[in-house]
Amino acid sequence: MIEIKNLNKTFDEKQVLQGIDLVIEKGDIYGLVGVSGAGKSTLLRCINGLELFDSGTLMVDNVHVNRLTNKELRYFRSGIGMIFQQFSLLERKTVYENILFPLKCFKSKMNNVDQKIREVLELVELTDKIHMLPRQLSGGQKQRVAIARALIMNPKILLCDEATSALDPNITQSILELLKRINRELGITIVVVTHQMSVVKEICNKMGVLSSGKLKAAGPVQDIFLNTPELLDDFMGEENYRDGQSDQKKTKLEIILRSGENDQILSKLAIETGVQFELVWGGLNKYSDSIAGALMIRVRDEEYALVEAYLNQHRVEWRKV
Ligand SMILES: Nc1ncnc2c1ncn2[C@@H]1O[C@H](COP(=O)(O)OP(=O)(O)OP(=O)(O)O)[C@@H](O)[C@H]1O
Repeated sequence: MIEIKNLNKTFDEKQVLQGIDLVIEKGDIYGLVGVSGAGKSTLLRCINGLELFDSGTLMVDNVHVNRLTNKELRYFRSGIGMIFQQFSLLERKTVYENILFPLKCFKSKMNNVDQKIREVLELVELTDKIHMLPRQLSGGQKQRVAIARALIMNPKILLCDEATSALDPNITQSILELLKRINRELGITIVVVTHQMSVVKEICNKMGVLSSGKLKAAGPVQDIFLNTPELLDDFMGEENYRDGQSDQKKTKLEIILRSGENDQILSKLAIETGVQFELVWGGLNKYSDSIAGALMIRVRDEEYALVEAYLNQHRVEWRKV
């Protein structure tokens, strides 16, 4: 659905996106993560043609976005919704008028506008706020209005730029539930720019990690968390287990756990090998449709071979860190 090949973009001679190759399939909820300045928002804006790029290709449903004329671009954009951290609502307009706004902007000839507005408001569960002004709404409610405003154009893609970053955790949760429902029930492909790993784990099936304008990794969320956790260190906060202290006499091993497998591996390892290891870090995470995680242990170098043999013999997925 969205196919990006070798995309490059500069601002004032500064390269902000470099050789980006990325495929987002129809129905994906795709997370784009990276530290501030990594280029996430710029890439998102390239997808709906808000930002031009210097070279490479970006196709949405086989349409080359960079080759569209202004008029074509306008029509193209009407099929891609976008929501932002700061909601970007018209403060002097009611909820109803805010949702009507894109229809006016794009001069859309829609029948039954009134009914359609009520339908999207029902979907975002704000029917009772229809005549209120944004200042009479909470942050979460404002974001729901912004989502309804995006949905009124029947988009095939919804771009979310830090859409939950300004919200409390429980409000975030309800917005994420809503995005999942929109994806599931309306079949809308969603691209989520965020620095919150919890958001990615909660709703995304795939993700891409951007760093200094380059795509460092891309693929299923679970694979990125399990196979290249070092790329996520900058965002992991208290989950960050890489303490940087090198311990010459001990080796760290990461044991990968996938849904239901190797539940008791640590206790068995301890009992059956007699090795005394330190548990450095452990975490199980719920991804959109499964549970997986990792355990980090530190073993003395002289016992490393024993642990290695035990894990291999029991076909446990592990790696030396
Ligand atoms: N309009 C612009 N003119 C010049 N430089 C820009 C412009 N927009 C973005 N940049 C620069 O491009 C780089 C990438 O910015 P971008 O906003 O895409 O990053 P980001 O990963 O989304 O960061 P954040 O999470 O802070 O929003 C930054 O160095 C930024 O300063």
